[in-house]
Amino acid sequence: MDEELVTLGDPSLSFSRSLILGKGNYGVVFSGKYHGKDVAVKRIELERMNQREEALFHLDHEHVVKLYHWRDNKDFRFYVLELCAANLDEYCKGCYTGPIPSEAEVLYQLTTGLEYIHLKRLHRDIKPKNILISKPDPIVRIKWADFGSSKLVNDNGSCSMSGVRGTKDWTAPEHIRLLGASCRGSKPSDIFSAGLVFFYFLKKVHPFGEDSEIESNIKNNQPVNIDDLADHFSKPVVIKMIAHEAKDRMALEEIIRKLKPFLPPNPPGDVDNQHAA
Ligand SMILES: Nc1ncnc2c1ncn2[C@@H]1O[C@H](COP(=O)(O)OP(=O)(O)OP(=O)(O)O)[C@@H](O)[C@H]1O
Repeated sequence: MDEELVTLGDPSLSFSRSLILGKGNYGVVFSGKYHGKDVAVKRIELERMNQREEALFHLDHEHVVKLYHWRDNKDFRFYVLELCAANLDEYCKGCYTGPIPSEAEVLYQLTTGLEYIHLKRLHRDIKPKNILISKPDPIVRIKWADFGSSKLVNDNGSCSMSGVRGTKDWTAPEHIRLLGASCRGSKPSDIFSAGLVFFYFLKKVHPFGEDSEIESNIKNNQPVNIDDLADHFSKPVVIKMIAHEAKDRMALEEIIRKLKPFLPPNPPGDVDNQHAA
C-alpha cells in the first residue's frame, strides 16, 4: 500500500502526497481521485483561510476551473478541483508543450471567463500562474483558477481589499501605489492585469520590461516592450487594456467584440457560433 496515499476518511476521495502538481503562497496542489475521476486536490492550512476558493462554488463556466467538493480535517481544508494540464506561465516558459487553443481563442476565452466572474461580482488575483490549460475533453480550454484573493465587488465594480496579495508585476498602477495599505480592487484593475497577461502570452515577455524595472515602469506608464506587438491583431485591444488611467481602459464587452472577428469558425468558446452551427 502507498504510504503517501491520503483518504481523509472519505473513500470517494484520495490523493498522493508525493504527486505534487504545484505550490502557491497559500497551499500545495496534489494529484488525486474523486469518485474514480482524476482531480487536483488543493490543500490550504485552515488558519490561513478567509474568503477563499469557496467563491468557485458559485461559478459554473467553461472558462473557470470547476470546484467539485471540499473537505476539512483538523489542520487543513482540501479543495477538489477539475484537473488541468498546466498553467499559462509554464506554457510561456516552454515547460508545457501540449495542445493549446489559437491566440485569438485564448484571449477570447479569458475575456468571456473574466466577464462571467465580474458578473458574479467577484474579482481576483490575475497572473499567468492562475490561468490553467485544461486537459483535452476533447477540446482544450483556458480556465481562470485560484480564487485565493477573490472578493465580492459592489455595484460600482469595486471592493475593499486589505493590501494586495497579487504579484506586483501583474498589478495595475493604482494598486501598486497603494500596496501594503488598504486599497480598492476593481473591474478596470482586473482589465489592466489581464492586458499584461495577454501580452506575456503572445510575446513571452512582460510589456513593462525586465523583472527589476516592471514595477517602476508600470507606475511611470512606460510599456517599454509594447512595440513587440508590431501589427498583431490584438495590439489595439491590449494597448487600451493597459491604459494608465483606469477610466481609459477598454471594457470587457468591447474586447469581446474586437476579438470575435479573429476567431476561427465555430470556436469552442463561442456559444453564439456553436448555436448557429
Ligand atoms: N486544478 C488544477 N489542475 C492542475 N494543476 C493545478 C490546478 N490548480 C493549481 N495547479 C497547479 O498548482 C500551482 C499552484 O496553484 P495555487 O492555486 O495553489 O497557487 P498559485 O496560484 O500559484 O499561488 P497563490 O495561491 O499564491 O496565488 C498552479 O500554478 C498550477 O501549476
